[in-house]
Amino acid sequence: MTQQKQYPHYIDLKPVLHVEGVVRLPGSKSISNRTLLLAALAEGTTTIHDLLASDDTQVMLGALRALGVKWEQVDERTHIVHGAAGTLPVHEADLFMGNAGTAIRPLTAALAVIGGDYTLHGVARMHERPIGDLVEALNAVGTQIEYTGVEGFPPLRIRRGHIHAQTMSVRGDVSSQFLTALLMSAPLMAKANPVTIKVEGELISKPYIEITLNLMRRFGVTVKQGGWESFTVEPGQNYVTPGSINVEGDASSASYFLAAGAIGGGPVRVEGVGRDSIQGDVRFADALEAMGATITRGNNWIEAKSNGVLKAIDADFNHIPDAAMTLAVAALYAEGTSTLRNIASWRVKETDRLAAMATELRKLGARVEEGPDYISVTPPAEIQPATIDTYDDHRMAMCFSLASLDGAARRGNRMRINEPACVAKTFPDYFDAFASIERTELF
Ligand SMILES: O=C(O)C1=C[C@@H](OP(=O)(O)O)[C@@H](O)[C@H](O)C1
Ligand SMILES: C=C(OP(=O)(O)O)C(=O)O
Repeated sequence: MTQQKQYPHYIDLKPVLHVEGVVRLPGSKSISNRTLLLAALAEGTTTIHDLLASDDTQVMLGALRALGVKWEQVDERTHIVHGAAGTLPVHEADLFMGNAGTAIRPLTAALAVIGGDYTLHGVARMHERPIGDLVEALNAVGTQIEYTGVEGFPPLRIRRGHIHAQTMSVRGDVSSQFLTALLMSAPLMAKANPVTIKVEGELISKPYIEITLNLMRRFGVTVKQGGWESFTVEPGQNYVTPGSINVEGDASSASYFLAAGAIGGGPVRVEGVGRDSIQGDVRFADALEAMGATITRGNNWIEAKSNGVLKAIDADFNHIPDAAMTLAVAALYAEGTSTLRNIASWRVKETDRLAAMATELRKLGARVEEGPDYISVTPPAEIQPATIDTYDDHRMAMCFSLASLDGAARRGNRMRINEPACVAKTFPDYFDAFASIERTELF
């Protein structure tokens, strides 16, 4: 897409004897795309510092431009968005959403509520990622969203509806992004009456809802929460710019470097997220700690260091589905069988991540059991040389780079990663950042 970085069709990672260093993280994808949309819907001008520059944010920025929202990049770290105060100036547009869940889901809700004539489509995989629960919840209160391909999936055609939202209901057990989308659009619907959104089924990925509520608050809208089952927005609340917003570093991106430190010696420090983060994925560091690594936390940094061989882990990772992928590869370096539970959502993300992870871990010699919503990984005595396929999934490319780390389990084997360019979804410079902590000689 629009990223400058060029990658070959594969990269060979040299065996890494030791890792050490400091990595400044790119901005959080989840915070960047929410902030962009809220800034566009707000009254006033928002200065955004440290926005993520990647395919997913490019998709949101491109859509906002096509919708007539004015924004400019003033320097490498600063964007300015001129809010359109609850409207969108262009009423007809064809919008390419790539494979960005954080763009298509919230934009579908906002466009359907504001009304116009819009089409939303993406890459082939986007057309296999579910959106039916969100569309049903919206159409039940008067929006006009149609499927132009397969029912329940993008592409979508949105027309102007007649909204009569008071109580809405949405499933929470497929993707939390459906609830996020409704929450962000709720103030646009709560004109005269409160709008209550009820969640059907057990809500997954809860910390992402906390990010949504936190950012809505910063833009002046509070949500009354009845546990994780009910969310109410009182009428008369409009988004107002907070003036400026700093985007935290991406906590999911942090997971690769922290795991590297825990496996390959360290210390490795990530800067941009820390104790004060609003991202649930900082809790990845707790899992590494449970596996025996030494973790140190500051307000805006986290550091990981090895403490000898890691211990296996068996836990529920529903709260950190993205960072949990990193643990599945870290499990190759742990003693015993690790089991990651309650991660069924892996099946409907950039690829079927449960199947992809099982296939690629087996290539390295691991014994893997793949269940409907869990994966168990038993490391091999020695990690085998392998060519890893990445399934156009940035996280497959990033987490399997860890298999180049040496240790008792691995002695100087080649590790090839196919189609590494997929990292552009959230972290275009990932392999440079990874190379910056590699030490190929002991000293
Ligand atoms: O709202 C968000 O920013 C996200 C929510 C999560 O998705 P699910 O709610 O579908 O698990 C996560 O996997 C995704 O990368 C980002
Ligand atoms: C699931 C992911 O992305 P999306 O925001 O497209 O859902 C991810 O980044 O791991």
